Amino acid sequence: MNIPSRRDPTRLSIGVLESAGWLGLLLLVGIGYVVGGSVGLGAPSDGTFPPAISGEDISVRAGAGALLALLVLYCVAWLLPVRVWQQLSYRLGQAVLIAGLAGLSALSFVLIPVVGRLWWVWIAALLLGATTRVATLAESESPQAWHRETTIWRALSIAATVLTAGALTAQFMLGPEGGLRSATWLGYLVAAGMLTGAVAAFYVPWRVSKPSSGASRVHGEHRPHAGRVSPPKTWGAGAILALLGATAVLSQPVVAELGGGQAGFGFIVLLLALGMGLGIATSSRTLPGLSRPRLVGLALVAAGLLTLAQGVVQELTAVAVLGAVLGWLAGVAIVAQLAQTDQLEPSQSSTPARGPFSRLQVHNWSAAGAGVALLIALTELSGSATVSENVTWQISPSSSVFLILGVAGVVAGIAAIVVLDPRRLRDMGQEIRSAWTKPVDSEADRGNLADSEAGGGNLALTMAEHPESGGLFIAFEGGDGAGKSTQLKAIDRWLREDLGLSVVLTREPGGTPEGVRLRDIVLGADGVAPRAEALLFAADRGHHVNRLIRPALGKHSVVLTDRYMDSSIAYQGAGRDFDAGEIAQLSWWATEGLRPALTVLLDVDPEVARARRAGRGAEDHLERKSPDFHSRVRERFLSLADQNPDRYLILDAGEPAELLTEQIQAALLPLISSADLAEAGESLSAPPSESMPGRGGQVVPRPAEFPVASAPNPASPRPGVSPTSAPARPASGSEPNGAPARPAAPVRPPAGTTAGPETEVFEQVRPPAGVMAGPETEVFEQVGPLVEPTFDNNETQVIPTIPDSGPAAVSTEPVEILDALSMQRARLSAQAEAERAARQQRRNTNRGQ
Ligand SMILES: Nc1ncnc2c1ncn2[C@@H]1O[C@H](COP(=O)(O)OP(=O)(O)O)[C@@H](O)[C@H]1O
Ligand SMILES: Cc1cn([C@H]2C[C@H](O)[C@@H](COP(=O)(O)OP(=O)(O)O)O2)c(=O)[nH]c1=O
Repeated sequence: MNIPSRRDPTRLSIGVLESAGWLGLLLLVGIGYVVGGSVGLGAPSDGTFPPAISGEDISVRAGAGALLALLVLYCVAWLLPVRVWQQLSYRLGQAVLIAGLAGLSALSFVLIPVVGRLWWVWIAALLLGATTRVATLAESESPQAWHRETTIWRALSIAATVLTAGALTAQFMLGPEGGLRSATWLGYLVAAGMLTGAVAAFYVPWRVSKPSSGASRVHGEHRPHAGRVSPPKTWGAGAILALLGATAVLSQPVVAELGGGQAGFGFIVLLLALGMGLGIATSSRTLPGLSRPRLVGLALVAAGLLTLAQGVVQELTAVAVLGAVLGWLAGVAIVAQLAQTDQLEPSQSSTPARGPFSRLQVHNWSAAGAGVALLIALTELSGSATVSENVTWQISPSSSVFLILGVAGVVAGIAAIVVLDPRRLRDMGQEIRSAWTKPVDSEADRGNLADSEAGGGNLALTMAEHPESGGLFIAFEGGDGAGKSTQLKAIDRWLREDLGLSVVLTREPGGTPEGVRLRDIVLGADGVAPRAEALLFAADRGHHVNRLIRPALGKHSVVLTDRYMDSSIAYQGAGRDFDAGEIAQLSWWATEGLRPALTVLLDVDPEVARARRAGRGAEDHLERKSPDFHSRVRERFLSLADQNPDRYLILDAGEPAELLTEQIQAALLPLISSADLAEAGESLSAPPSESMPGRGGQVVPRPAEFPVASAPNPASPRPGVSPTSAPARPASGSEPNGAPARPAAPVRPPAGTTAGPETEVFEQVRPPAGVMAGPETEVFEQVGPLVEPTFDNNETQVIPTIPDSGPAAVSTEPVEILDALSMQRARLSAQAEAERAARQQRRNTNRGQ
């Protein structure tokens, strides 16, 4: 998904910080090994940075020891609990913390040649680790969530390119040892990058998460695995990354032995990163017929064999090329790991959770591999083997480490094939034979619902693409009480009133009159048998898509739905009765493969959702299920989103509602501008459709604000996008559609929380008495679908009867965040304005023709 901030200068600056972080780490590894291996902790002969060190003088043991210490210090910050960093960010402010650490880190790099001691290199490693950790956390918490796990390779390859080019130039001009001298200049470059990041920190609209007592709220970092839900099995892909980390760190003794200098080291790391990027890009096309757990297992065996080969081939370019293939396998495995869902497990399994393969895990696994490699290197194991009468194979210390790790990799790979795939070795031969062809489309085309992916394949593949001719289809997903209706209502209003688009707002189950009847059956007091329940949800969806969604998309409307097929996979799958693949196939068949362009996932702690639901009256039988069930549902939603990040917007629904609305608006704008959408008036003039009945709705005059070709009215109220409106303040006064003003809501802490310093930050506003319990709510809850988007000949539109639950939350956040928020708001407003103007111009051009 293209989010507007892609070209944002602040994003670029954060990219610079991240690349500088990697370059800094590479430099420290080079300096640490060479200085540690030649002069140790003591002072070099001339008291400054070693001017020239030849490979022969380096002790592998001393170099490996120095590197190990460096690695441990770098990892300290990565191993500290997230809560520690959240507390610090919260107390000091995210921007101050990042800028402070980046500034100190810059200083430490500038001083390396001045101090000229190994211990200073270690201090620089400690500071660098802390800076990159905090920056990564902040990025993953930022509303834009710019960086996903898989983008590490980009920053790493930029850093490795700079290192290779810098060291190569220096080596060319100053001889083989010049590479290390260039480190001084590259160190200044790192410092400059860090300082850029320090300044940018104050302009990035990220938020400080309130530290919570339970699991972290950081998306993509630590997913909460509440209750008895066990952590995901990611060790297969992790072991490949460990081999990759080992290769990177062993490049130091290799280049010392083979005389490649720091340019050689940079070259190995560069090929490794490029290979990884290629692997990430090609993963879904790699052996598409093979289930993803099997692919990970096979990739690990191959990675083990490559590592063995690195131990045998003692030649720099060959080691680098083998490293590139290893990088490719790691990229393939990371994405394959991300693609796995609960369907990995047999449905009766007691360990249903599959989590993301997070950035933290990528770091920790590769650091662990590097650490183990260095530990083995400390033994300085070497020897020789007689190959033939005339040929003796000299096994260097680094070769022996490669050989040991290679054997371990192959053994672990075989174990992974057996253990990670629920089918063990069943049908293995047959699957490998058909691994090159993608089975999904043909299976689905034949209507085979159960088998094509049942063995643990990629769900994302299951959903074949069926591009629609027009319109824009957006789904909102999340647990009961996550805030879907609240956001749907706000986004619907924004699309209609601010952008003048034709919008159809609907829900599942019960988006059509027939669907309402199905809803009554399926959500009735006792529910129905699990298989019947799954079929009824699918039946409702099939009818909904055929009779309402596709016709609306055909008229180029924006269709917003409250729940779609992810709900079936999450809820019916979470009951452990069915395999997620089966449920997905069922919905796929019912909808003929119609997928939303974007699914907004409102992720919230089930306890928070339960508290929000408390005032809503009787719960249906699904809502009444155990906390464990709701935790599983949440995990399923998240793992579906992680499989296909381009099609999801994951939001922390614990945030204030207004902020969430802005984040959704930011994500929708680029989709809107690239879609062929109808104006409200165009759709209104379409003939009434039998399939879009108007039951349960409320007929109101078309809002005066969206005449077909009117210019934007700067004076008109623009909730949520006004640059001048106070952030997170409930809109008071008259509503844009002329509805009466809502009384100001009393501010109270949410039920069940104690009013402490933390609760003051995100206080919740209860809707005024009567709003939720009004007649509209009753219509919504008991009778009608959320919306029946019918149009009558008098240009009136039936609008949904969503209860207006009022503003959800106000925040009294630190000024710094408010500034960032109003900047974000101003940007959104300008983008919405530009979008409107562009539409207007297109219309004028069309009329002129
Ligand atoms: N971001 C939010 N923060 C706090 N409360 C919220 C938020 N969004 C919605 N709410 C409140 O939570 C309750 C449930 O929201 P609703 O939109 O009906 O959830 P859903 O449609 O997902 O079941 C409502 O009372 C609503 O006002
Ligand atoms: C669409 C869908 C919903 N459900 C469940 C989720 C909800 O508990 C219930 C729909 O209730 P609803 O009141 O529409 O949801 P919410 O409480 O979020 O406003 O049906 C499924 O189990 N499977 C599905 O496919």
